[in-house]
Amino acid sequence: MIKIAPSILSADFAHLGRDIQRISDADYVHVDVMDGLFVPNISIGIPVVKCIRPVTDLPLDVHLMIDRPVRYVEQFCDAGGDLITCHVEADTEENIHSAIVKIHAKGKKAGVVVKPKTPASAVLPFINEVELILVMTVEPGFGGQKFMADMMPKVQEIRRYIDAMNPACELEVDGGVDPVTCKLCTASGANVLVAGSSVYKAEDIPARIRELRG
Ligand SMILES: O=C(CO)[C@@H](O)[C@H](O)COP(=O)(O)O
Ligand SMILES: [Fe+2]
Repeated sequence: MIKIAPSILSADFAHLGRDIQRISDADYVHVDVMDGLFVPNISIGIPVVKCIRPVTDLPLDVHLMIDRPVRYVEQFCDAGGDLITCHVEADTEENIHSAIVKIHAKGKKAGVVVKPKTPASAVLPFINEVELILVMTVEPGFGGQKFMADMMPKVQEIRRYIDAMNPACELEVDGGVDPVTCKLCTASGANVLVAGSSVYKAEDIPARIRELRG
């Protein structure tokens, strides 16, 4: 079963509640948090997560593109995040472990994310502890970028690790996912697809979500 996580980075922030209700057929709401340091862009943070929490029953999938996320994971959990993902590049291995422990202590799900240039093996220190691994299929920082098909061998490699070591773990891809590229992702073993512009630019959003689910 393929899950769809529309990214609200492509929503109209002046009408965020309305735009979240438009994706009620999805499986997760993907929330891109950017600090202007880990990535060259600034988006939304803790107060916005708190405000959108009552607007939807869908789980909030909070993608932290921030430096040293261990400093903030508890606040994102308290604000209403259900699944909090941290980039392995954003801190030491020890601190990423601490972030995962803190997220679990709040009763929430934890995940790790890898940027395009980071090898698949970088998830191995965390694979037994997380509920989700996210593979970036664009350089993080902006919506609407071109899908990097050359990330598919990495998705396949991580799928093999997951099947061998933690079969319940979800495998998510993020960046440039549309009705064509989604097929490459699912064929490579991804089961959660983040899609920002391809969902929010669609004339019929529920139909687009069904199309991506395949
Ligand atoms: O994390 C990010 C970008 O850094 C993503 O979640 C994008 O927001 C996805 O947008 P599209 O590439 O689907 O337009
Ligand atoms: Fe994202």
